[in-house]
Amino acid sequence: MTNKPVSLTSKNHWAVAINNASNKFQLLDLLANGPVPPEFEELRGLQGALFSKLELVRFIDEEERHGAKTLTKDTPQSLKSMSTGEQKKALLKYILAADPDFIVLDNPFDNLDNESQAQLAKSLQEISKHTQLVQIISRKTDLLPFVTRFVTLDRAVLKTFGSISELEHFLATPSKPIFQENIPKPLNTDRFEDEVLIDLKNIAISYDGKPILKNINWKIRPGSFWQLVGKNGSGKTTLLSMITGENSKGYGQDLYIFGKKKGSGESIWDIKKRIGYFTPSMIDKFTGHHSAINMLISGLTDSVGLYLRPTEVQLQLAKEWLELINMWGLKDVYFHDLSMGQQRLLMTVRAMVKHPLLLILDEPTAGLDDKSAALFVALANKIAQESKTAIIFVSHRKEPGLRPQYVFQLEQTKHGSTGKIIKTSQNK
Ligand SMILES: Nc1ncnc2c1ncn2[C@@H]1O[C@H](COP(=O)(O)OP(=O)(O)OP(=O)(O)O)[C@@H](O)[C@H]1O
Repeated sequence: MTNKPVSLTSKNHWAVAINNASNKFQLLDLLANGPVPPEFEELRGLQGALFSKLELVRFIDEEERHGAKTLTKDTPQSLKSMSTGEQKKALLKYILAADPDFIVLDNPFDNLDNESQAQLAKSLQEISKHTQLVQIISRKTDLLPFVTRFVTLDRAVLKTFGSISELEHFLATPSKPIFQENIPKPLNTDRFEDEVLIDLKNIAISYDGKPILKNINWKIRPGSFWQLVGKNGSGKTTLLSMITGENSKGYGQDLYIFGKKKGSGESIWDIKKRIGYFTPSMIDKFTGHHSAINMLISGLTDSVGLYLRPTEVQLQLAKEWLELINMWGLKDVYFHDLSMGQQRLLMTVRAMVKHPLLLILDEPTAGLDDKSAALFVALANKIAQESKTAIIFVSHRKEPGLRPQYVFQLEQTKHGSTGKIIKTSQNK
């Protein structure tokens, strides 16, 4: 608990609107290590803390490499295995115990379901009475109601405004994102004749006696388009790890991946070859200097970056994909120098370039501004429409414009989450 008295005069709190071209990391560094930009004059010399996904990645890394259980000292469970909601709670508790003067909240509501978002908003309201807050936001619906200062970060330039309307304008969604061409065809076709790609029959999972999933029945047919939803901790990641064959708890269960029963001698490599997977945290793990085009082509060989000279056919295919996402002009730019939105579009296309039997997009829009999220959703819809690839799009948010045929909804019970299949209007 904080020792600070609740201030009688109300404190200033900032919202900083960012888009995918904003130099967010530089701003975070200035707020943490100085010199603090003039827009945040009041914070000079004060002690700040950072509430962000990046901090969580850092703590997970420290725990994995050095066994440092900083956020998890009260539980035997590892930070990595916790759900996002649990991780964020643990981080907030740790920050509050240190009693900082201000907290920088980097898109705090990302990856949280509605209930967890409401809980966090309530906690932040309380915290705002004694601690100044700087909220970095990409989506206007996230704005905390008690913010008093409105700032935009356009590349590296900060501007302060007297009202929220300029921020709304900065984050505004475009009319309709349009991709001109059809998605490029695959170089090879993976022939799969069965009617069902993935079949989960009465799957149940528990960890250390705690039931997570129960009676899960899910048939994924070739070419179907699914959205997977469920509250934080309902077991979405666990369920995906069954589908990708990575969870050893799949052995002995009635689980069929691309027609083969789990445990019947199938190789994890054969499964992975047929799945395209993208989740934003993958990007943080990529090191090295790879050009945009090489990153894309490496999706054909399942490597990171490219170590062999690409063939003419591969280059032509990469050109078509880059043109589709309006990035042909950026083909030689280093992956790490692309904006966040561009990196994600490229990684999605990289996961799709082989036209895998199954494409998994795990919370792909987290942290994107409204405009880029809309572009992303349009790309997912287009892939669903123009290819034979089945898609699972995992998202907490109702993604405006996303057009899945079915929603697989995990519903928590004390015996583990059960699954409900909802047909959408796209199915009629
Ligand atoms: N290896 C593990 N050991 C113990 N508990 C685990 C392990 N892996 C997952 N859990 C627990 O299983 C529950 C479901 O976690 P999971 O990550 O699958 O949920 P989720 O729906 O993906 O959550 P979120 O959306 O917040 O990421 C959580 O309570 C988590 O702590």
